[in-house]
Amino acid sequence: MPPPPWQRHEYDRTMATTFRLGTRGSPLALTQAGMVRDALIAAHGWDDVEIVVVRTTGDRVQDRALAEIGGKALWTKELDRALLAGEVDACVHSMKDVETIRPAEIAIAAILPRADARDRLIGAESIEALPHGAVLGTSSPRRRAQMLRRRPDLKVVLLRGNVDSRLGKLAAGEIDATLLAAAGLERLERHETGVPLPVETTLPAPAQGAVGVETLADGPARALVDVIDCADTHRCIRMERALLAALGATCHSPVAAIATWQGDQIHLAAELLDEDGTAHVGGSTIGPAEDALATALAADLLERAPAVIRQLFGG
Ligand SMILES: NCc1[nH]cc(CCC(=O)O)c1CC(=O)O
Repeated sequence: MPPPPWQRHEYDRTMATTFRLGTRGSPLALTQAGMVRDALIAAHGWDDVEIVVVRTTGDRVQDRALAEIGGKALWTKELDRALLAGEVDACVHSMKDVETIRPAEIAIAAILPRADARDRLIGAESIEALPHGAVLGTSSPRRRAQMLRRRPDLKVVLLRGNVDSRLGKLAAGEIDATLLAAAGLERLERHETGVPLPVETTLPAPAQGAVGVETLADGPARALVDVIDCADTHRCIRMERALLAALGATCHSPVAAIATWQGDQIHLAAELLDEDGTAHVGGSTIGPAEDALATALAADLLERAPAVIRQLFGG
């Protein structure tokens, strides 16, 4: 029998204890947890990593808009609890689902290299090709606003559930089109599903395409996980999250942003919209990869934003 966590003073992988990785149970979450497991095994030469499925409130409640029941904490709270209780050593997240403000005891220990950050449109060859009044299913305020901005005739309806069930509703004719992250589709081996929308016209969600691993800020797991960190991706995600923090954005705020490296500098582009995409403010900046770059862009955007947008942000 391995010693219980509170008796373990340090990790020794020659012991019988296996590193435990907490994750949600959706097919995408399990695939992402598998990526992290494989990276840890390769980096440390471990025999195995245990994957522990934790059911979150967000997984249980499928029928109401996220806005009605609370923010991104729905997806993280149960995983946080398991981490803080010592039931798991680390938790795997889609970084775009992780709230901007995290408990002080928890740290983002690693972020895997970013995949394709774009959205893919499923159901038509292009946004322009959607029939007049087509029904678009999405539960993302950003996607809703971006699409309505370009196609005010679309009827946007709430669409939740995992990737497969969303695609199932499309196949069943409940909706005409939807948008999904290219990263998720590719991880689920759906390479042929949908057409990618260029970042230049459809800016993705902050942190889209990035898988992160959280550990206790002070525990021994942090250094073990840090070994698989992609520093370049981590910096980009940090910039995008710094922007969200400076905007006072929540998961209900229609906001898009992406940071990319240009040489040794960061290019950060962002846009804010109102709920129906009638108001819009966008901008970009380039400079050193420091939070101040994001903070300055946030201030600039909020200053130029019309009141209808500014009221959606708390910053
Ligand atoms: N909010 C759900 C969610 N969180 C992360 C992804 C995709 C994977 C990623 O962005 O890394 C998705 C599904 C989607 O938006 O299509």
